[in-house]
Amino acid sequence: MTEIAERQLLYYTDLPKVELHAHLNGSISSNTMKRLVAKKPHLQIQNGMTMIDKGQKRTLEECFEMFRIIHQITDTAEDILLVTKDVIREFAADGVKYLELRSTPRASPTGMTKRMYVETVLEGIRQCKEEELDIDVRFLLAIDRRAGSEIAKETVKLAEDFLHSSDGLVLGLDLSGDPTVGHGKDFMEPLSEAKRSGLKLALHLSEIAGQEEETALLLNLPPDRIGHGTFLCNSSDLVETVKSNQIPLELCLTSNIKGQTVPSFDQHHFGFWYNLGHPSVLCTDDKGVFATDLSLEYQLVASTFNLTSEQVWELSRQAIDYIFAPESVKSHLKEKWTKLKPDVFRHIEGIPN
Ligand SMILES: CC(C)=CCNc1ncnc2c1ncn2[C@@H]1O[C@H](COP(=O)(O)O)[C@@H](O)[C@H]1O
Ligand SMILES: [Zn+2]
Repeated sequence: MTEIAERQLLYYTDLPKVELHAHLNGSISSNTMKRLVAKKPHLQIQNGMTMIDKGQKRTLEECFEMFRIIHQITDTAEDILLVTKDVIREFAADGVKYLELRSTPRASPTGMTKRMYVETVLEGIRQCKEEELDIDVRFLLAIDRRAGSEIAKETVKLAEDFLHSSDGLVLGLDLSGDPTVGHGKDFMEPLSEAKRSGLKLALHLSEIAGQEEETALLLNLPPDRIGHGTFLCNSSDLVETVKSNQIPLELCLTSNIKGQTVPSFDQHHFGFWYNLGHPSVLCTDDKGVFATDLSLEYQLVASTFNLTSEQVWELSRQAIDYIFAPESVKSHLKEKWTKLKPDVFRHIEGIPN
C-alpha cells in the first residue's frame, strides 16, 4: 500500500462514526465465528456458509439461509453474550462512537427464553461499558416479518417492558426478515401500539421491488427511520412522503450489492437521496455476513460518489441527528466530533481531494 493510501485508510478508521443499522447475528466477525464453530463441530460449518467474501454475490434466498445457519451456531445465552461483546468491541475498534444494535429475541431448546435473550444482550452492553470502550451502545428489538403478527405483539410487549427498565438502553423496534414473506398490514396494529408507548421505529421498507402498497401503508405510521428503501425511488408518491416527513434512511451499500438488490455501487440509491440533501446514514447491515465494516462503507461511498473529506465528515456528523437516544446524547456526541476533527484531518494533510 502506498503512503497516501495508508493515510487515507487511517482517516476513515479514525473518522468518528455512528452505526444505526446492525443486526447482531449478521455482524459476527469471521474471528468470532471461528471460535463458535470450533465449539460445535457436529454442525459441520464451513466459512462460505456464514460469510460472503469479496467479489462474491448471493441471492436474497441464499442470504436468509445463511441467517438460519448462524442461528444454529448462536443458540445459547453464553453464545449471545460472547457475540454481543465481540461485535461491540469490533465496532469500537472501527471508530464507531455510537451504536444502535438490533436483534430478534429468540428462544431456543437450550433453555434460553426471549426475555433471557434480550437480558443477555443488555448484559453484554453493560459489560462492555465496564471495559471503558469509547462507544455508546443502545438496543432495538427486532420483529421478524416471517413470524407473523402474534409474535410481533409479544415482541412489542417485551420492548415496552425493557423501555422502562433498561436505563435507556432499549430505545425501539426494528421490522426486518425476509421481505418476500408476509405483508406489512399484519404489523400496523403492533407497530402503532409501540409508537404510542414511546418506542422508536426503524423499519425495513421497499428492500425489494413491487412493495409500493405495503410501503405506503407503513409510511402512515410514520416510522422514525427507514432501512434500505432501495425501491422507494420507483414511486414519486413514496419519495414525496419520505421527503415531506423528513424520514432518515439507513443505507447499506455492500449489503445491497452482495444481496443483489442493487446492480452496482454507482447505481446505489445513496446518489439519489444525497443529491436531494435528504437525511441519510451509512450503515453496515450485517458486517459479518457481508465481510465489511463501517469505515469501508464510508470509503466506498466517497470513491463512488466523489465526496471530499469534508463532505465525508459532514455525512458522519449529520448521522448524530438521527439517533434514537435523547438530545443530551446528541450534544455530547457533537462535542466529541468537534474535539476529534483536527486529529482525524491531520492524517490527510497535504493530500489533494
Ligand atoms: C438477505 C440480505 C441481502 C440481507 C440484508 N437485509 C436484511 N433484510 C431483512 N432482514 C435482515 C437483513 N439482514 C438481517 N436481517 C434480519 O436479521 C436477522 C439476523 O440477526 P438477528 O438474529 O436478528 O440478530 C435475520 O434473521 C433477519 O431477520
Ligand atoms: Zn437490515
